[in-house]
Amino acid sequence: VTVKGTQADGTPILDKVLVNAVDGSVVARLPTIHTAKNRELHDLKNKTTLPGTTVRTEGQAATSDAVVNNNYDRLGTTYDAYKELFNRDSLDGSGGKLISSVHYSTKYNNAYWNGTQMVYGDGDGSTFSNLANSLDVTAHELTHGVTSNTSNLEYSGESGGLNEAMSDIFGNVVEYYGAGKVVSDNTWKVGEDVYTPNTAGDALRYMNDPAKDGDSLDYYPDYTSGVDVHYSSGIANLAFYLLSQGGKHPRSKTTVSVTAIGIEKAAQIFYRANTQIFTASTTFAQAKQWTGQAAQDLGYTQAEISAVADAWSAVGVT
Ligand SMILES: Cc1cc(C(=O)NCC(F)(F)F)no1
Ligand SMILES: [Zn+2]
Repeated sequence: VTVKGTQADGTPILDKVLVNAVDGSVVARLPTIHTAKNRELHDLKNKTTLPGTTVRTEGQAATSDAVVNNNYDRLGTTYDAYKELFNRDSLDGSGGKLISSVHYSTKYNNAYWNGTQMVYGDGDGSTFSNLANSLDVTAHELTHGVTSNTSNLEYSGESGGLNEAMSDIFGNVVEYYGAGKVVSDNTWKVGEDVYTPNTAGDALRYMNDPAKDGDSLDYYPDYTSGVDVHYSSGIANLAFYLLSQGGKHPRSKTTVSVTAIGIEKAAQIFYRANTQIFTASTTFAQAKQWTGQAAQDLGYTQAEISAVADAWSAVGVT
């Protein structure tokens, strides 16, 4: 393997050739194994017709737009986290393109996955600053792409709540990875770096205390089919938090005490469940069963497998 040069963004360009040891002649050029991040960024210039103007593709130099450059970097960190933690090569496991459109509409306070690509609003500067700058928001949206390529959790009902929870969970697992694999209060806040720029310490959602946002659920018996998927996600978000960090329900909805197994083991369990066991119609009860199955498949101890069941019991999934 020889370094043929470096890409505009500094990553090395590797030449993989088979060389005749006697005369140094090139016998064969090895196929490029997908290690590129395959990023493709578009600028919507505050319009809404996707994907917009292509402004930066993989390996191209930074542009004059900091939002484009930041989102390019967040996508890179998200790609790296999925590769290093789960050995996943992009959305589809085969180096699929990471398509992102920024500056969507005007003062748009949201970001979304449209089934094919990510789309980011600039925010109105009060409820949100530019969402494309956020690592956990970017990883939240990219994870919708991972989910659609794997379990394909239906985006309604209980499976919809689980779909949203996968995005909040891996959004923050990527944030933890990007922070140098360090857990902090921010690891359990969703969108804290772009939510209400004039208010410190708050967040769009709170995985460790979902009801703190005033809408999200933290207890399965409170679930009804009319609850927005962004709020029923709180049930699984809190289960993931308790499995990672241990403890009891923050509002005493149950008295179950969960033993911590750490964020990385919890992430491995939820990743395997979402990518290898969950179906499109998975319910919260099946999520409890199948995350337990994932822990067993991963060869974790009986105590760790029991902690998975306890985490779901703690949020009322019996
Ligand atoms: C209510 C509600 C919540 C969301 C949401 O989660 N958006 C994705 C994020 F990345 F911007 F957070 N949208 O409507
Ligand atoms: Zn989402």
